[in-house]
Amino acid sequence: MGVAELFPAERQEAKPVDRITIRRPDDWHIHLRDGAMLKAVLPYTAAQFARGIIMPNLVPPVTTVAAAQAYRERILAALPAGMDFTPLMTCYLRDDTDPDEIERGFRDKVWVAAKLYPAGATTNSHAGVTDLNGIAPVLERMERIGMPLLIHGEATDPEIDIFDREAAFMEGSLIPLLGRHQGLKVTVEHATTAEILDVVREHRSRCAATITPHHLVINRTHIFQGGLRPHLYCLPVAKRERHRLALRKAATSGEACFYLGTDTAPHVRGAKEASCGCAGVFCGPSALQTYVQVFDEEGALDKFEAFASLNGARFHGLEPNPGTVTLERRPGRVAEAVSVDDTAVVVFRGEETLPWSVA
Ligand SMILES: NC(=O)N[C@@H](CC(=O)O)C(=O)O
Ligand SMILES: [Zn+2]
Ligand SMILES: [Zn+2]
Repeated sequence: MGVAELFPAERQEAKPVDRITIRRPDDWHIHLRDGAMLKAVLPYTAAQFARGIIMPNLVPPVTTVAAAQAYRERILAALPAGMDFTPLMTCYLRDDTDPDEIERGFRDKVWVAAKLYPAGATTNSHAGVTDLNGIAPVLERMERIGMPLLIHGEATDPEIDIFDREAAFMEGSLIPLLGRHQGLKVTVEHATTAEILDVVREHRSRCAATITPHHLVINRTHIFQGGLRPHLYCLPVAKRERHRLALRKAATSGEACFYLGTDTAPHVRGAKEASCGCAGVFCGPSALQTYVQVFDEEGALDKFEAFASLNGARFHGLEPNPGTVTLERRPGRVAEAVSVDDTAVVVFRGEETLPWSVA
């Protein structure tokens, strides 16, 4: 007699869960831009998330306490009446960042973290850091005051194959940095490789990774499916299928070191559909629908709240949000594109009918 006959109840098909209610989630990686773009995209993020880390890669970047305060005010002014969203600001690190300015903004609760863009690694990163050793005094200060470092983890040497840049950064910069600054809290943003997930796990007492919705559903082949798909191009670029599977496993594992960060990164249509198109996927409007679909497909809906609403808050020393959001298995569409001035930003999965909707 097999196990199945001994335990007949286990053979019954579990009734699929069609609704899930979780604490209101947060998005720990957002590009809101500024001006008309900010006004156009903010409502989509505020509709899904209670709080969010606002990335500082404006032109010029947000490098001072005063600039972060002013940007936060512009975000709050752009928030439609009746919506509630708390922007958590960040400081863009440069070679000449002053440790005292970093500490002042953190103590005054203007910013909650600093963002490391290796110079040239991604959109608006040219003013970023050219030499990690050069900012050791800043990192030592952050370590001392408990301020997290958020990292775009890609090597910048143009000779390095674009699909290897996260791995090269991991070996050449991230692992040494974690060794040099053993108390520094570090988030690896938009993780895209299996190997970096293991490095995060090894340092999980003070290291975490955000995982985007798009990296959970596309691999590098999708970018070329039937022709070049510029709206699927972002940095770090999507990798091979085995990496996508590792990301799905990590996100849905319930491990506290993995949490939600969409990297929603709007660029107007003309900047994406171009001979030299910008990197960034505008996934804000379909983010929760995509994440919950992945958790459902992986049989891990019970782990969704930890990923979306608890792990990130814990890493940043914040309470989870009051209030809840409900998602349901109901086919639905999100906007295909969002208008900005006389053009638009194309929405990730905006042309699809999604199996899950926000109730
Ligand atoms: N992810 C992207 O491809 N682009 C982001 C920058 C970033 O997060 O690296 C952007 O600001 O457009
Ligand atoms: Zn990035
Ligand atoms: Zn980003």
